[in-house]
Amino acid sequence: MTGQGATPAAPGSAAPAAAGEFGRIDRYLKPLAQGYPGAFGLTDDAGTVAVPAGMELVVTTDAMVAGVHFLPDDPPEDIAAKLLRVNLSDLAAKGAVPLAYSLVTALPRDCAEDWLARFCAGLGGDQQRYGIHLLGGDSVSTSGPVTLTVSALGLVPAGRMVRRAGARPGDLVFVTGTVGDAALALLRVLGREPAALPQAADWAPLVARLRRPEPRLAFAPALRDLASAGLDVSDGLVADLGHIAAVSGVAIEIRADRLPLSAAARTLLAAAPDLLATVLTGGDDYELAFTAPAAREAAVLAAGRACGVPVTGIGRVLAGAPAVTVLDASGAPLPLDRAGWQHF
Ligand SMILES: Nc1ncnc2c1ncn2[C@@H]1O[C@H](COP(=O)(O)OP(=O)(O)O)[C@@H](O)[C@H]1O
Ligand SMILES: Cc1ncc(C[n+]2csc(CCOP(=O)(O)OP(=O)(O)O)c2C)c(N)n1
Ligand SMILES: [Mg+2]
Ligand SMILES: [Mg+2]
Ligand SMILES: [Mg+2]
Repeated sequence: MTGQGATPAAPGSAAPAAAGEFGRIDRYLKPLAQGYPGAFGLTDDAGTVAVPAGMELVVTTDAMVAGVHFLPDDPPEDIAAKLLRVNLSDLAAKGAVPLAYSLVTALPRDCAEDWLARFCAGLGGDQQRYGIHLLGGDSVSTSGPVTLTVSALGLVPAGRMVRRAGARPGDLVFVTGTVGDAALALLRVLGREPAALPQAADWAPLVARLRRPEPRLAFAPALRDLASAGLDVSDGLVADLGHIAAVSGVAIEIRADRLPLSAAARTLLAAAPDLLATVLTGGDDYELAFTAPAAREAAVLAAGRACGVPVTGIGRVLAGAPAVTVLDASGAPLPLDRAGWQHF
């Protein structure tokens, strides 16, 4: 046991507080590993993952830090959902089927047990939703902000992971769902929305997209079959398409007037057109952006309809120095002062 001193009882909880680090692991984390044989009930130094013949493991890691990726007083269930979903989004973007995940929690020593209980309830809900299990991880204390890290594991047929490299001149550019919703919501939750916006604006669906993105796993098999390159949009549409352009060695051109926007986003943009830059570069979308040969355009759109994921053609791939150009409705390039989020 490494616990130091008594842990205060969780607010509103009749059960006695779980004692120390291992008490918390027993009560809150072990149930999340149940049903996955390679997790060994979180009783060992490591877990194992069986990889069927002909398949390959896809591994991705994303961390979230309080104050950087979420607000410290966001509901713990939502923080858990976003943590899992941003990782599942990377698996979807690579054409993978999710399997299991590992979790590192770095929590302040005075973190209330109720916070951990609610965080783990959030993980449990999404485990059921996406058919995944906790495989292992680590629990540490920190004198800094809450820091949460997930490594997600998924499977693809060997050699078939969708790469960022592979876009070719003549390909078309597509994006799933709608873009900009989360970035607009972030302005709202930070109190930075423009004064010009209608008082009655409906922020709820936008804030839901910020806190609980929907990983586009349903489209992953189609992406594997049809895309020449792909990724998920975390930093911002322009920045992330720039990653495809850079590693594929191509130029990308997209049309602002073709961007798929939600009804709520359309209303805000009608009142404050400058918000278009936020939509294009604000990030937190967790939609899939990808390229595919023009001859597959009909197949891409049909695949989207078949799996219930909206897909929109927004541009094309050209020969030229790696860059992303955004054209307005008249075909003129739109100046942007940044492409997307950067940590440093
Ligand atoms: N600290 C790190 N250690 C090892 N690899 C890293 C680290 N940070 C980023 N990477 C790698 O750099 C690349 C770009 O990362 P990132 O932009 O965060 O991808 P994503 O947006 O999908 O999370 C990825 O291949 C990622 O694995
Ligand atoms: C409180 C708060 N501030 C700012 C943001 C916006 N934001 C933070 S990190 C980020 C980019 C995505 O995070 P990152 O760690 O770069 O994920 P990755 O690209 O590795 O998937 C964005 C848009 C946010 N979501 N919450
Ligand atoms: Mg990352
Ligand atoms: Mg990604
Ligand atoms: Mg990033």
